[in-house]
Amino acid sequence: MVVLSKPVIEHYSLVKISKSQTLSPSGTPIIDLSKQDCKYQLVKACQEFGFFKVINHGIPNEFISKLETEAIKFFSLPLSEKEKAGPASPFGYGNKNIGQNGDVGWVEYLLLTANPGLHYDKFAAFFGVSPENFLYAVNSYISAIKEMGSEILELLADGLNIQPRNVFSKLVMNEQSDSVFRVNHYPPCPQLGDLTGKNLIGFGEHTDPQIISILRSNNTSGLQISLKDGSWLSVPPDQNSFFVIVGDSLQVLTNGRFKSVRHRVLANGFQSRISMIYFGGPPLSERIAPLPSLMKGEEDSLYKEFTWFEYKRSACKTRLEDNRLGLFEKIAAT
Ligand SMILES: C=C1C[C@]23C[C@@]1(O)CC[C@H]2[C@@]12CC[C@H](O)[C@@](C)(C(=O)O1)[C@H]2[C@@H]3C(=O)O
Ligand SMILES: O=C(O)CCC(=O)C(=O)O
Ligand SMILES: [Fe+2]
Repeated sequence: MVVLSKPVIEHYSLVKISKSQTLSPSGTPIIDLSKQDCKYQLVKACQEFGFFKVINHGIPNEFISKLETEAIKFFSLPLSEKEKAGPASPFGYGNKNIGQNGDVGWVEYLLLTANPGLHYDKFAAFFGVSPENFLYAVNSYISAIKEMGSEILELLADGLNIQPRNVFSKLVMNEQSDSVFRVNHYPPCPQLGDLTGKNLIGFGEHTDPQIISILRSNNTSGLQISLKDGSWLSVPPDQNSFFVIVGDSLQVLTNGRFKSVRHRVLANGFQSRISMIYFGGPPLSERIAPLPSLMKGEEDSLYKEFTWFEYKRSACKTRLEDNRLGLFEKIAAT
């Protein structure tokens, strides 16, 4: 771990933590995927929070721990070695800088295409001589998570009572799907101990642009979601479960019934946080518009027409906290 001298953290956003509360176990949307009727709870969670936790998911622990071990090995390398896999433009190793528009956070990460087979040469070049272990762990993990994501999307279609049940899942299962995978490492920031009541932004507030994001972290806290009243809710970490985040594209596909949730990560004073997130996106050419089967009576689309390529191109020009979807709303957001 690199120990930083005092002035360094002044470059990062500090936030007051007083306005946040902890997601109580009873209030948490926890979905048991092994239960027959979970489809209705899934729909409710996507409508009310745009966020839920999944238990009894059936993902073998070996996929998870293997990847976590490989990730820890990678982030433990000297900075000069890790930087050989950078910069993240967009794929590769990134440190503190997020995206291309000046966002910074107390985080280092690997951002990868979720279709490594398609870009093996470029991907392999990040890791010098032996990317195999890491690649194998990433590929096995992504395949398993993609299946789970697809199952969740099919249950959502069932819960909404729309056909065919793969209407959402086919978008992320398509060979051309533009899905992304990210491993984040938030090193502990010991200086936080000196700043009573303040916290450092690890990953600034934002919504995820894709359809669905599936997040798994170690047992270090930090993730917060924004509630309708603008307050922040701390999500207790749970290394045995997955957290699912509704993305902007799913909000549009459901004509605003499901909400893409704003979320952020606060850095921790003492413990490292490692998170792995699969962002399931559609093919670039896919038209993103409310599903006709969901539109009732005279219901109009809340959004202008766009393809995923157009949305992504526009999103890449935005800052993390921007309301990216606002640019595509028919009635401008206030
Ligand atoms: C500031 C940015 C980083 C981001 C691209 C963007 O211009 C706006 C969206 C950001 C985000 C958030 C969710 C994912 O972590 C991500 C990979 C994505 O698809 O959209 C990041 C982008 C990134 O880190 O490049
Ligand atoms: O690292 C996390 O826990 C969440 C990060 C995140 O929201 C993202 O990478 O889009
Ligand atoms: Fe996110």
